[in-house]
Amino acid sequence: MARPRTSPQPEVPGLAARRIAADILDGVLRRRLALDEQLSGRSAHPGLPALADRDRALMRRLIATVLRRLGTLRHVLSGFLEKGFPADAPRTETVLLLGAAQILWLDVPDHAAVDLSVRLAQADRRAGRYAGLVNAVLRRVAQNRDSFALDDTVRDTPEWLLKRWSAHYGAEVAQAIALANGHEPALDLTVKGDAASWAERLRGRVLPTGTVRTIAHGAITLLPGYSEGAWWVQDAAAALPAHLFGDLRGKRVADLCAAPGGKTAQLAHAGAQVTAIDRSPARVARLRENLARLSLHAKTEALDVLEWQAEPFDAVLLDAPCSSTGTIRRHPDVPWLKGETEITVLTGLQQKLLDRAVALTKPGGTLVYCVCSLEPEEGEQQIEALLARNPNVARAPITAADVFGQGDFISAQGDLRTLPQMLPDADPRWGGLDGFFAARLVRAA
Ligand SMILES: C[S@@+](CC[C@H](N)C(=O)[O-])C[C@H]1O[C@@H](n2cnc3c(N)ncnc32)[C@H](O)[C@@H]1O
Repeated sequence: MARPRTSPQPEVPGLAARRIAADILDGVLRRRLALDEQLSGRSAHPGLPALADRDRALMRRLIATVLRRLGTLRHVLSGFLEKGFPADAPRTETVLLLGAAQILWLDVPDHAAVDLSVRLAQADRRAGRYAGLVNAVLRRVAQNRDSFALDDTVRDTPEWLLKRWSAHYGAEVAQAIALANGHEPALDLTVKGDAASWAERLRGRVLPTGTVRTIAHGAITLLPGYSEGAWWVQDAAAALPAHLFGDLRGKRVADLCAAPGGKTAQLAHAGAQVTAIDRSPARVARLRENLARLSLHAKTEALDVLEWQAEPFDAVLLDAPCSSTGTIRRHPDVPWLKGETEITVLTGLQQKLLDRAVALTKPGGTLVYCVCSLEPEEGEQQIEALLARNPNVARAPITAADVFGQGDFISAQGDLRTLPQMLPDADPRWGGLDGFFAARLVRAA
């Protein structure tokens, strides 16, 4: 006999977005998986394709809010948990973080935030028995919302990072970095043509460095100019290193560690003959797609720079893999994924890549080394060590004129050092830029 057909129960609206947000947060916080990898590419969460655009936007907002305000959320929730977060059901903490984030910062009615959180807990084998606790704690968060010090975002930076920044930059600057990291950054674009007219079309502004900044929301691919390849997404600070070479027309330039290609595009657009290398085939594929959209040309290879042999170049750009602690505004998972060990490992790799980059620079040629890190071991100290071990390399100090008159971006040694609180604006949505380090070096003729 044919079985009666039963259609699956329709899921409660909004639950899928929260469940996927919880899975991805568990990935970051408990398995140290990078957010980007869980949101796109081969390791992306399998539930993403079924999410409607609105739910996808909500999911992203939930994840970003929890990661940006993690210290504050844990502090608030701990006040209502006598025995701390249940150690035998880690999902309970994730559910509570998501629920409290909705109550405190998202435009979600309290009853919906509580109800959906309880359902999320119930759906988990181990957290299910804490559904009552989730209900009780989140209700108390809602009742007491006016008593929390939510403006104190310094708590949202892990102590190990705050300590590092205080040691290198001083306590006041470290706190300013932490505060700046709490703000959602604007969308920065490097434009091929007239920046002022693109700023007008995108309802943005032209920054002193030439970057067009907008606070437009929604899919980037739908913004004017995307499909015709008029611009590419690139933080204002990330756009500076490629400007440090001066006139590149007709020069042979190697872009080492090039993908996804923001700087390759700048170099090609400046008229250089670019060879772009990156060891990740998937990222090189993205670089090629990006260049094709922009109608820009570069020779591209998926290779390990450490094994690559080539005729030395007039100019070399090494945008080395790093801890990325300068990009926390855009990648709020970074502080929770990285630690001292990663910084030590990366420092060793950067040193090898730098030596290789010097060998790939012609005598008399220019090498620009950069990292999107705030850590001195990956920036300032890396260059001091190179200068000490290789007498054939000298620093060519960067001046304000090289960076559009922004003298405060230049360190006493003549390197580029941007911090997230620079380029401030009365409205924080328009201010800030990534923390970047860059040094310009010349190889002895
Ligand atoms: C900071 S990202 C580069 C960003 C890129 N320059 C841009 O502007 O879009 C660092 C890149 O280094 C690549 N990488 C890491 N180690 C490498 C190596 N040994 N050889 C080549 N590429 C490497 C990574 O795959 C990653 O794409």
